[in-house]
Amino acid sequence: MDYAKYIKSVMDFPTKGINFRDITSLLEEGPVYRAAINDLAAFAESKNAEIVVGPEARGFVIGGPVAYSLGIGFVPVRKPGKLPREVATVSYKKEYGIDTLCIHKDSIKPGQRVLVTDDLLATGGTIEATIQLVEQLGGVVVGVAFLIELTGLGGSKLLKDYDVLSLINY
Ligand SMILES: O=P(O)(O)OC[C@H]1O[C@H](OP(=O)(O)OP(=O)(O)O)[C@H](O)[C@@H]1O
Ligand SMILES: Nc1ncnc2[nH]cnc12
Repeated sequence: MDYAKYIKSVMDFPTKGINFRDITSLLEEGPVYRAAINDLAAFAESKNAEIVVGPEARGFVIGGPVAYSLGIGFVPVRKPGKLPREVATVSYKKEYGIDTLCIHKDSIKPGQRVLVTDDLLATGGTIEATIQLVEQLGGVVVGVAFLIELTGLGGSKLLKDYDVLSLINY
């Protein structure tokens, strides 16, 4: 399926110079959303993933349905102050300043096979931090899956040691 034709591109959002790739127009098309989830789920299944991990917020829109379709669990990675139990944290560099992400410490079992997923790979900071959290807990990242990969921003270099699937490349 030609998923790219369902993505709307919005220049200068959220700041000047950014070409924002808006996934909401794809999500609005039920059969297209379902086909994309099915493709990502088939990849996860081919890696024998036992659990799915996705970062707030758009990673939930992808990771939740992938986990549901395979009948496996979903683990949210969230900003500080959102998860109620004991968390592991990692700080990572964004374009401006530092951000932090958290995961429940008991959410992944050592050796568990994990699919990490998000809507979009840009510089890779978010997904790298998410992978670090999974690995801190002893999880084994068996695949990393995106709807969209923005090539040329360096994200894929950070993922060279992992099996990566991206349904759309810009
Ligand atoms: O590869 P990177 O440079 O880290 O960028 C990619 C991240 O940026 C977006 O999330 P954003 O931080 O805008 O948050 P949101 O999902 O809550 O909209 C997107 O959903 C990815 O998670
Ligand atoms: N260009 C972009 N479009 C949509 N989401 C993004 N997150 C980081 N860069 C993005």
